[in-house]
Amino acid sequence: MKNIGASPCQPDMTALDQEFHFLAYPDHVLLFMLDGDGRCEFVSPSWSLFTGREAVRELGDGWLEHVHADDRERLARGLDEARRARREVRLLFRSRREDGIYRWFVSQGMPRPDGGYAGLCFDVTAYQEGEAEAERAAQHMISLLRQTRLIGVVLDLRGRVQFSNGGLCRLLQCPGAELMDCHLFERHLSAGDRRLLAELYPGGVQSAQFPAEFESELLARDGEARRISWHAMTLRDFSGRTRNTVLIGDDVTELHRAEEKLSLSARIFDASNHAIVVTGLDGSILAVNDAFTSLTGYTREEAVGRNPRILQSGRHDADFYRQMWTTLLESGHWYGDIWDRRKDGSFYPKYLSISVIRNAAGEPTSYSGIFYDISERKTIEERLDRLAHYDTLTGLPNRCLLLDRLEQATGRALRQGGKVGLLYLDLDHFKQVNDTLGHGAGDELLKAAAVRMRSAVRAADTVARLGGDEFVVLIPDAGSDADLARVAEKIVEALAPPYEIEGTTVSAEASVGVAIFPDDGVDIHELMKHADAAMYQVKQGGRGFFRFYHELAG
Ligand SMILES: Nc1nc2c(ncn2[C@@H]2O[C@H](COP(=O)(O)OP(=O)(O)OP(=O)(O)O)[C@@H](O)[C@H]2O)c(=O)[nH]1
Repeated sequence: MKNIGASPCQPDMTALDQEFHFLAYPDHVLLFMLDGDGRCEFVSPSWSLFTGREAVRELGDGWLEHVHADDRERLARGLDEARRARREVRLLFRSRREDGIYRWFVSQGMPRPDGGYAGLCFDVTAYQEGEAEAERAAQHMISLLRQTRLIGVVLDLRGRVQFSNGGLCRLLQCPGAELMDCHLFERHLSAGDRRLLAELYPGGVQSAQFPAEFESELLARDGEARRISWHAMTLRDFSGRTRNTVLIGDDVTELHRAEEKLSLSARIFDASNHAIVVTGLDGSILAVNDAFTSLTGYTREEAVGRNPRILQSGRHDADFYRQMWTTLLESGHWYGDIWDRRKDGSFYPKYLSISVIRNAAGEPTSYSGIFYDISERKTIEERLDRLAHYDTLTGLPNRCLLLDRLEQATGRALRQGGKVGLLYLDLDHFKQVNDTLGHGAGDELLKAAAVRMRSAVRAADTVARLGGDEFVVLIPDAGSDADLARVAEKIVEALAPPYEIEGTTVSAEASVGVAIFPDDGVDIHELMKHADAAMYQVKQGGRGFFRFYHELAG
């Protein structure tokens, strides 16, 4: 043993290796020196302060006696090997203080130039306990993960599953044992999210910049894709190295779908070529789309905050709007054709569909109106209507429209009392015009005769062409026989004068049979038949005049 002065606790600075002198006194570092045989020849004063024992008791092999029995042999062998090999060593051991408490130390030893060995001991009990605490925390976390409905998984640094809870098993439809040790993301990441692998595990090892929050799409066993929002926490060992990563996941698939639906709705709203307007329950406009502006002429800024009444044409009465609201409030919807007015004052017909928008609780929150211009459709409808109800040559109502109006007139006469007159007309010798002047001339005569008939009766009367040279005049409010006779007379007179057709004078008088509802027929078909019969009698009787059906019967 080297002489280290009057007191073995007081280090002889001249004897200390110069490289350690600045560490001679700090309380938290314990210094020791071993001689060439591995026996302790010096401990720093801090050693005694720490252990509560006199330094002299630590010398020789004394210090080893206080090392924990489980650590002693390993420590002595480690030091001995390092001293002999003349290399540094780092060892962890427990040493007992005089009060009986064991503390954890890390001993860092290095060879001295004179063949001896020098070392520093640090009290790392706090770290060790921290480590145990971290382990306890990890276990606690795992037990929490077991209980939660959230998805919980502990991964090692290569991304392999070390623990997974029921949430993950349910999500992936895999038993926990099957997931154990498998690489979670390599195995379950959807094709669209594969790029994440290289970000999370570049070179197969967890990135130092592993994100604290990220989303990934995982494929379950049946191929269903679920989007998971992850929160990552790293578990570190006492030296600060990452040991494991705990991921807590939330299945946000439905949320994502809802968001996508919402953004889809927003895109549809903007992209729709149908005008869309959303109002609050008070009717004030909350939002309009571009098509609304194109159709109505009102910009978003001009429309928002105002009432859709700005679009009203004034062509519908208050009753129309009252019924619209009643239907809307009762059934949640209203749809139909309606006339509106643009900002520039022009009118246009539109198809409008209004719906009540409700929240998840079913309470109405707003109204949505979708509409589009139906001018073109209206024009086509009108054209079709004309084709179906009017004679193309003369422009007069055809048989279909006549029967319709006749039905209405007789119905009204039945309800209110009153009479309906029906005049059945056939031009006399019309065939001759066709035969002598041609079909074109015949057409001209038919058109001219139509104009004359139309001008011989009132606006409320209907002049219809049944086909060929047959016409019917409907007098919905016929009055007396004398009145009807006057109308028939006027028509005969109107048609009597000759026509000037293509430079030729042509005559085509008319024979007229008159039937009265309800006297001469129980329904419109009988009435038509009897008027025709009366007309036939006129033809037989010489043509060019009129006769009442009841005269035949008489
Ligand atoms: N130009 C023309 N002729 C038509 C049209 N439709 C039918 N006709 C012809 O009209 C004629 C009608 O003939 P009728 O009424 O039977 O003969 P009519 O010469 O008038 O004889 P009465 O009625 O007995 O005086 C036929 O020759 C049809 O071919 C048409 O749209 N244009």
